[in-house]
Amino acid sequence: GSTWGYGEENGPSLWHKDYPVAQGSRQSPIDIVPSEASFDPRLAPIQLSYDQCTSINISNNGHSVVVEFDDSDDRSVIHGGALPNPYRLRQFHFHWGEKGCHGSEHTVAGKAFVSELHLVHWNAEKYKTFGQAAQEPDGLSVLGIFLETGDDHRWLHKITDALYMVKFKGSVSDFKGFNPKCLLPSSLHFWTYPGSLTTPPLHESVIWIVLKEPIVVSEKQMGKFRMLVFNGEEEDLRSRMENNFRSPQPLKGRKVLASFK
Ligand SMILES: CN[C@@H]1CN(c2cccc(OC)c2)S(=O)(=O)c2sc(S(N)(=O)=O)cc21
Ligand SMILES: [Zn+2]
Repeated sequence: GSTWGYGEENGPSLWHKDYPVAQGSRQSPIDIVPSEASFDPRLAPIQLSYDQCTSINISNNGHSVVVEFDDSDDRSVIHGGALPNPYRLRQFHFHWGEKGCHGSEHTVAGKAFVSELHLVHWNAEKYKTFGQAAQEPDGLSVLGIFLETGDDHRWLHKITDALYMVKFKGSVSDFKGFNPKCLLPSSLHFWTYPGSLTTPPLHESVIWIVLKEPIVVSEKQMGKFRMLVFNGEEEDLRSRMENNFRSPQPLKGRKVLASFK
């Protein structure tokens, strides 16, 4: 089909036809091999100043469920790591598998997690708009957090309880007052490397920061993500939203840095 997706006809192995950068030199995700990452003592600790953050809405864009933020000023930013300056929070979304299977994008020494949360930030100090930043080599920074299954996550219900309102592609619902700080693990130890968007347009514009420690969510909570569908309400073909992940891409000589020994 004309638009990209995760199905047989329009999935990741075909994206290169419309987006040749899919075969570029800094594509994401990657398999992170801890023993080959270099500890860099110069990496500043990650700091998330999300306390004034303003979530606006939650929506289904036909690829994932997305929570968008007001990024008209520097109220919610990430800095530290290898970032040259603070980057503004724009949105967060998830990638996940089917029941009992894995669905993360990054893997750690070949191990995949049940899901992966991406907090997307952009370099508003250097670029005027998000769209412009998304095409520049230092334009975006995405914080990746792995999800593994176990007990209920005490705050994730704020998101999973809203998912029924955005079941279909194109649906949007108010979602104010959500601070994603509640989705962070206790340790902010991270790996960082230069990469890309993991979905078309696959721009090679992302400084990736992937946290080592996963957060724990329950299989029941993950099940609520799987009641979303890729299709719009008016479409006949119903397809459950799951396996919306790209697999690891070639490292092509890139170095992964670690903030911890
Ligand atoms: C559908 N793609 C997501 C939406 N975005 C998007 C939308 C329009 C244009 C554009 O580039 C010009 C980017 S985005 O930049 O917020 C991101 S980041 C990202 S991930 N998995 O690498 O973290 C997926 C998407
Ligand atoms: Zn993503």
